[in-house]
Amino acid sequence: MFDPRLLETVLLTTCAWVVWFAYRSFRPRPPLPPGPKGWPIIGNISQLPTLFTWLTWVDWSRQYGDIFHINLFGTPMIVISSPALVSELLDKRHNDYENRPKLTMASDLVGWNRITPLMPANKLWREHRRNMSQLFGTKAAVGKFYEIEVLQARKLMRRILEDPTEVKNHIQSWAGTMSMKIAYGYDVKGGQDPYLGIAHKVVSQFLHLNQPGAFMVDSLPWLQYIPAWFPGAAFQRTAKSYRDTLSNLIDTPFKMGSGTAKQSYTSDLLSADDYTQDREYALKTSAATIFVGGADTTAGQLHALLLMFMLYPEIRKKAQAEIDQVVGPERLPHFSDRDKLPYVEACLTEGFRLHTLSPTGGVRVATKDDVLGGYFIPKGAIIQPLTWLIAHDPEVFKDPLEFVPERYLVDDPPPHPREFTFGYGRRVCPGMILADASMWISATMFLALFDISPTKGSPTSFDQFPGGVLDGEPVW
Ligand code: HEM
Repeated sequence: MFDPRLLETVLLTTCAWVVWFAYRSFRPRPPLPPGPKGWPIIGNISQLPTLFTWLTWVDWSRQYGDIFHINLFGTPMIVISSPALVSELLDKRHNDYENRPKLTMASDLVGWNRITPLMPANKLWREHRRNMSQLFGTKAAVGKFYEIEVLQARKLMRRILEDPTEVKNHIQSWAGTMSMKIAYGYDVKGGQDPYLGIAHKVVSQFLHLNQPGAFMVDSLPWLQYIPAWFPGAAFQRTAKSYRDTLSNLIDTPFKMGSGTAKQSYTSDLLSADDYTQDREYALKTSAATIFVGGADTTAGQLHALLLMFMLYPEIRKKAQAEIDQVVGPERLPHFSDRDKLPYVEACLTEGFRLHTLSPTGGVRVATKDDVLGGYFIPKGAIIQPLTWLIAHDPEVFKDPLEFVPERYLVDDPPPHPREFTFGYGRRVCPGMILADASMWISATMFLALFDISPTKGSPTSFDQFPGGVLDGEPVW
């Protein structure tokens, strides 16, 4: 039997839905954040320098405020320099901001979407994060690697002693060797180690893939469907060759690491109670990430810190005096001394702040339309925290371009760099506790053993590496 109340309900529901839909479609949208005027089609691309790009954003931020937008070939990029607004999006609304912008050449063609930083926020990425959090997520977990850390730091000191003119190379080989040891339990052979060679090749290929404008396919993704034999499709051959090198890094050291009983990321996860064969792919791709994400970053940060000790001899002497007093001349510092060395700690903290290793770290993409600070954030917009400015804001850090460890030794210190320099929200650097431990033990041993002073050609002031992360340019 027909019930008129049912018809009434259906009609009311339909009307309410139509009104709601019309309201959503036609309500006035808040404006996009302000920003510099660009050109038709290309937008602001031509105004962006390829080196020190973030310094241009800093200028624009001063002009347009702590949230502004630029246009990259039609894709809006929202640049945010207010810690509160960054945290609102990347910490509080993290579900809609877990993904990275898509890089067609690096991710789809070369396969960097197998390596954690470039992965979409999918099931495999969550498994990577779970693996890394299990092995490096707490101080106690990282403590398992202290023995490796101490041994590698001692080896670094010996190399510096033997040849003090090659500090930068020694640091790079220290970080690479330690990453291989931690990831696979593998002892790098001196000279031309084959596995380390593959790893370095992969990193230099990645830097090439990331050069702005290097591959047209990143701006015109449909080009990816052009076959390799087609005239002008050299990028497809480059992609194949880079893909093979990356696959080699993922497969080869893993095979070797999985057969060893030594303590490592690979052997620990393989021997975990909940390990099953179907987790192998996640394990080997995440192990490969440890070198890619951890070696050059830690090397760059240590290198920068030693540079600060060279440029600020009074601070170095103060840190050395503290180590002399607490550790004494009979032995080298150990992690167990850490709590008793507050000045050294402050130097490390200030080093992380002053040398913002990843000045533009934490990039994401918005997966739905949103509103922030009264401005519209369209779905697909690139979200770019301006980490460099957060770390060098003169309102928060007095004399922000100076190395001043004392700022962290007062009752009410400014924000600790771990709040920004390692990124944000669910994609925050999973290696931050490990990196911090590697930095501390090596810097402290270095201070206990060496003085550092400039030679001819050494820099006379501290500067950021032009590409942000250590990019192979000599700095001294
Ligand atoms: C001084 C040393 C380091 C610095 C300054 C650093 C900084 C960063 C930053 C800024 C991000 C981006 C986070 C975000 O998007 O919000 C990141 C991501 C990442 N880092 Fe580090 N990192 C360092 C060392 C390491 C080490 C030692 C490892 C590995 C053991 C590592 C592994 C990773 C991985 C896998 C990601 C990607 C996370 C994801 O996308 O889910 N990093 N790091």
